[in-house]
Amino acid sequence: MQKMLSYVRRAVDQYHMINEGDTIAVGVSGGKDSLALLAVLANLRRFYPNHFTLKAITLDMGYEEMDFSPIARLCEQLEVEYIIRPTDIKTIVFDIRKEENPCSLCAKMRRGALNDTAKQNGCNKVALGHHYDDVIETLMMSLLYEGRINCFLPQTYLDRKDITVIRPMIYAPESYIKSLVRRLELPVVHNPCPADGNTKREEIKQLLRSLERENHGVRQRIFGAIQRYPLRGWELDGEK
Ligand SMILES: Nc1ncnc2c1ncn2[C@@H]1O[C@H](COP(=O)(O)OP(=O)(O)OP(=O)(O)O)[C@@H](O)[C@H]1O
Repeated sequence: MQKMLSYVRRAVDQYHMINEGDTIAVGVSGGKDSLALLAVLANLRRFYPNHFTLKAITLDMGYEEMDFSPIARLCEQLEVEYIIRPTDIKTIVFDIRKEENPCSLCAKMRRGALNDTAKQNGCNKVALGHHYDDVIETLMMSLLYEGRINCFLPQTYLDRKDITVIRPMIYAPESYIKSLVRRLELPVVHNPCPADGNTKREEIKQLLRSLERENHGVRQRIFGAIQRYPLRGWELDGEK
């Protein structure tokens, strides 16, 4: 956990993600990344100089087989309020709209519902579980498949909703998150979504794996380029 705390502390400090008095909603899908995020932020809350309150929010997508009670127990242990918000997202995406490309509509609906639920519960920030490898893969997907140089930001203020989205795990590699989740025995809930596993992202993962084998440090250089260029919103202090 110490190493995870240092990854998160670095991101939070460099991008000023947490201010005194913030109430932060952690979006907890039941997957490994957001469970790790919940555990690390609950830990950080104990000693971070800026005091903040945490709440955990799960959007229930409508899959009956998903049981969130182990997450409720974890939240009790961590002393974090837990909110489960029922939604019709699965029905809308698969049964009503019968989307051919369901992932983008689903992601859009989740983002909206998560921000609204956070706001309704008195939160001014939403924390998402995107990590170091997500940053690199997202940039590469945008470059290779859309012809753009683009990636989500460490911190985004949504003025229409008056809420700030933060991504405290941008320095935490996925492999490290996986091992932490195993060590802490965090209760991952299997996601039965039929579209689970984005094929384009998988393609990029494979490409990066093979590049990394021949050219050690490829991932690090791609991530570094985002900050050195810098991509708008990724500037470090002193570069703004
Ligand atoms: N059903 C949900 N309820 C609440 N938050 C969610 C939900 N789905 C996604 N999120 C939030 O959005 C982030 C990005 O979503 P994405 O579907 O890309 O998840 P992921 O990369 O598979 O991560 P995880 O392992 O946390 O599921 C998640 O890490 C989580 O913080």
